Amino acid sequence: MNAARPLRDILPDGVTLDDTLLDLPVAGLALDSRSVQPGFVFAALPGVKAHGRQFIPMAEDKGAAAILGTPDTATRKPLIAVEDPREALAQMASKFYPGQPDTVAAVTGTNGKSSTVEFLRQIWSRAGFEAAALGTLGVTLASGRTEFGYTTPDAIRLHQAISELRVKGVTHLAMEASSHGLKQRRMDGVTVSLAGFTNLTQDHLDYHSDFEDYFASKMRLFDTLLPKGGSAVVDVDTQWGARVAARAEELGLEVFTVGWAGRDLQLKEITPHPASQDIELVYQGEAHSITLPLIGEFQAANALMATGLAIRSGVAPGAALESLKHLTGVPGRLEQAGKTRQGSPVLIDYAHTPDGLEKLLRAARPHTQGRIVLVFGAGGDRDPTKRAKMGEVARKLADLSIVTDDNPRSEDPAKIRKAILEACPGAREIGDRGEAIYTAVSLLDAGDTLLIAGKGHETGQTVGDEVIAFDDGETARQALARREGGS
Ligand SMILES: CC(=O)N[C@H]1[C@@H](OP(=O)(O)OP(=O)(O)OC[C@H]2O[C@@H](n3ccc(=O)[nH]c3=O)[C@H](O)[C@@H]2O)O[C@H](CO)[C@@H](O)[C@@H]1O[C@H](C)C(=O)N[C@@H](C)C(=O)N[C@H](CCC(=O)O)C(=O)O
Ligand SMILES: Nc1ncnc2c1ncn2[C@@H]1O[C@H](COP(=O)(O)OP(=O)(O)OP(=O)(O)O)[C@@H](O)[C@H]1O
Ligand SMILES: N[C@H](CCC[C@H](N)C(=O)O)C(=O)O
Ligand SMILES: [Mg+2]
Repeated sequence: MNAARPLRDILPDGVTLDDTLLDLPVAGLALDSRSVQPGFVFAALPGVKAHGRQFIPMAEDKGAAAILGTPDTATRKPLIAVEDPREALAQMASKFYPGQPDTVAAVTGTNGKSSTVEFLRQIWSRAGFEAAALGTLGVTLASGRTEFGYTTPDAIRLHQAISELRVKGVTHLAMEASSHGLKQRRMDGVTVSLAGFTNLTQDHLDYHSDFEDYFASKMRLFDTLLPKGGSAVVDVDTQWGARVAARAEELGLEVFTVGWAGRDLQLKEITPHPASQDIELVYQGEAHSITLPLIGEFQAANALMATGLAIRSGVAPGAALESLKHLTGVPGRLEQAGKTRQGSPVLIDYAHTPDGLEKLLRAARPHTQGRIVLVFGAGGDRDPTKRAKMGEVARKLADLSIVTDDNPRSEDPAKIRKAILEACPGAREIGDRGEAIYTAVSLLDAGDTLLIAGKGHETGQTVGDEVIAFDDGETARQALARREGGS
């Protein structure tokens, strides 16, 4: 645990307190009453299911030194009264856990964030910087990876992690900014110097009231967190990207656009090969040809976004482009688990949205002489309106689909599968994910490709409150071994 700090050192900007309270020692911060320890400040935050206010008595009983909340908060302890407790908590966390890498690039968008931050980490490492990536995959350093289960963790865990990276000597951090994280102010207090926008398509409409709210949450990265003069790297191949770029110009940001419509880094041609793709691109009027050792147009888009961020952070353009030839794939993103004896690949991917699934199926098509076999499902307690849309994509673009379970959480998995199957009536239904994978592997003929989508790097299946150990890659390898061993 960190050493206690006087309250005066970590007060949010503009907050005044009675002089007698300024030296109150603060041993830690908590936004969940269950994590409060003696001497902690407990932040009472409004949530989706509850209001943290309800848990103030528990926090007090556990020895909270003070409560952070709105001015009307009732408490027996000293109150740090603020209008926006989430923003104040992020500021306090950044002061309690001081120190950040000098360069922080934050990437937002519906799909492609994890891939982009990992590619950027690799480009920076190659350029000689101590670099880290932080997001859905946890914290990735050259030495390895530790997970924390969120794309953008809460302000306390995030600032603690960032501060630890600084202590470890990390100078360059590429982090994911999820829409939940941005809306809930989890990363306010992070000194962002570069921001990236990949795309915006359907997801999370369970949490955001509508698309505009989803978009506005993403835009906080550009209009609130990135200071004027900071660099905004935007993929402008979608109408939302064009909107982000226009708004970023108005905000006085340094705008760098990438993609087929990119002004600064423009894709000209992509030629797919079995395990790579040749990319023709133009950077500031100069043509470059690069062989990217990864398949799928979406991976080229993410690699370009990472290149744009690297260039804007000061990496020499030639070096940034050169390092694309050496990129290694991201765990669980178009990752090959193995092949059948006849050469049919089994690929693990994290597509969990209609657009992700469409991009995945289109990426696999040029590499497939036979059929594309797809195993997928949709998460419980997540945007229910994406289920039928994912089914529709599978119906249109896969040759054989097996609908299975993907973290049903508190929902009835059969209902989730039904919603998908209504849009792809020809699909098979096998709820047990392991059985679905074994069946799919057994069905492969020469020339086919098997795509197992939705869980990527995940190592558990969440059913109710229980997380059952499960790994798509491992299961696929076992299924391949059984098939080839004839057992
Ligand atoms: C919808 C959502 O974002 N929920 C997150 C949010 O919960 P919430 O603020 O709505 O909390 P709540 O349950 O209503 O409770 C209100 C307050 O009371 C507190 N509480 C609650 C119970 C208690 O006993 N004591 C107590 O103090 C809670 O800590 C909270 O501060 O804040 C909690 C504390 O940090 C998170 O654990 C919780 O994540 C839930 C479990 C979750 O599933 N989140 C996912 C959707 C998420 O955040 N995903 C994004 C995006 C993923 C992506 O697209 O990449 C991510 O960044 O990971
Ligand atoms: N640029 C892109 N455009 C569309 N789909 C993409 C793109 N990049 C990745 N995908 C699809 O989305 C999946 C998830 O990719 P990635 O993990 O990089 O995204 P993410 O934004 O981090 O997702 P999450 O919101 O879960 O953190 C990939 O496995 C792929 O199927
Ligand atoms: N960050 C995304 C990941 C979804 C992955 C999929 N396996 C699921 O559980 O829906 C989310 O939490 O919505
Ligand atoms: Mg991610």
